[in-house]
Amino acid sequence: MNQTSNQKLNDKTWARWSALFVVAFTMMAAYYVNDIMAPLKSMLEGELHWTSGEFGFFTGAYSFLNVFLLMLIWGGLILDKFGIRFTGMLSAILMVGGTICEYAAITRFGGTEEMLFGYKLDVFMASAGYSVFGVGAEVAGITVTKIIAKWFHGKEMALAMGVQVALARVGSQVAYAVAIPVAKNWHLDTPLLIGAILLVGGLVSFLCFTFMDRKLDRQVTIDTSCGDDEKFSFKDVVAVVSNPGFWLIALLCVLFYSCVFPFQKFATELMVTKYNVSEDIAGTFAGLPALGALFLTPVFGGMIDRRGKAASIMMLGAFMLICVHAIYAIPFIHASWVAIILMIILGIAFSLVPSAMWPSVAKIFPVKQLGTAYALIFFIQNIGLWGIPALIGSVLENYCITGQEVVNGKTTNLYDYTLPMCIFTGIAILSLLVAFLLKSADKQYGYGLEKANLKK
Ligand SMILES: N[C@@H](Cc1c[nH]cn1)C(=O)NCC(=O)O
Repeated sequence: MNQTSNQKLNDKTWARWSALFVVAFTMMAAYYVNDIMAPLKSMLEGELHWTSGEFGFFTGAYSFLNVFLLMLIWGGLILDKFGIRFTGMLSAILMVGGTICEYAAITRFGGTEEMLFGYKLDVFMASAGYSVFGVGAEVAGITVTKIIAKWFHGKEMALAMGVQVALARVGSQVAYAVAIPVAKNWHLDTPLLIGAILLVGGLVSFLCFTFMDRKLDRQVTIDTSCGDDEKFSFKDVVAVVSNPGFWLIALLCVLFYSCVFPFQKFATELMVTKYNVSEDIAGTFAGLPALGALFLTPVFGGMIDRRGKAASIMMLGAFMLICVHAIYAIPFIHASWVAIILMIILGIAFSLVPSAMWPSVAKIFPVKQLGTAYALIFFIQNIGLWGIPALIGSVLENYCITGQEVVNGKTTNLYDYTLPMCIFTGIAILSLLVAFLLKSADKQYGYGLEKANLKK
């Protein structure tokens, strides 16, 4: 009897996993909205007359406020000061608000010739909305990590984090798979409208979580990672940035993710124009890495836990990326099966590197600096997520147009993707170099990256 009354809400398996699924739903909706416009690039070009440069500007806008107004850093501070419930609700509201602004831009002003600050009004407004969404999505990402740390403290924490990431990948894969068929059957804006509705659902589900979390807090003050040790402090910032491991992990993170997320945003068009994949399934191919990562990340995570070799695995993942992008760059290979196999290999690399990288951060930094380290790494990662899509879009627009085609009365450009794929290959080569330096630093500073996490 006594034992039952002492039991906290998160001691009950059903309760903590329910809490996880509730917040994971919010993140799944966020990943869906993050990726939903990417497969529609050609339709945006045909119907709203967006150029590749404008599409790249819009795609990079996700990270604009995070980078230039340091929103990820402020988000970390707000999280520490006001807690997970307030910050989670705030980020969900930002995601909904940003998405509504993006939706209004393409429905109300889509295709307009009106200009604002030197950009077409619809492009500017959609980018502004996506930028606000990006702040919400990134801050929600850190908040959910902290929620899992609190609710799964001393329990199945790694598994819970893996399940949350896997569910987020479902959101991405669904977005890539459904965007074009839905847009063709209904309207160009319908996939985004579905995203806005999903996000409202995500907001409601996060609200439900706040009730559960309040109940947990009333039961006991749990000594979790939300304690003083985890609070953002400028002393910790100095300690983190003085660690050579930080710069190598942050560089590897920005280079690696710059070859994956921004590449995926352009991959649907690459599949159609270079490999003659039907438009209806091209998005599904582009989303394959997310689908692969859904299953493989927990598998590789378990392997690394048992056998270690995280630094070598990051090198292997970076090497696989080079091969994938280099083969995509070869101008005379047009077989669709090659494109699919490369996407599957990319999916394996996309599972290998994150499952080795994120636990490595926890080995390089003491627990009290982890929150700061993750926030700063995400901040640097966002510089790539902002700059690379803008660069690729501008390169496509200025150097890669090979002709035009008219489909259903809409004119779209044809592109040669050789140069963009060479750029991605170059970034992947740099990521291998950094992974090699990280392995050397591991030997020099004894981070223990090659050691197993589980003690035998
Ligand atoms: N900071 C996020 C960036 C992101 C991009 N798309 C969705 N989120 C991140 O790195 N997440 C880790 C991941 O592997 O999804």
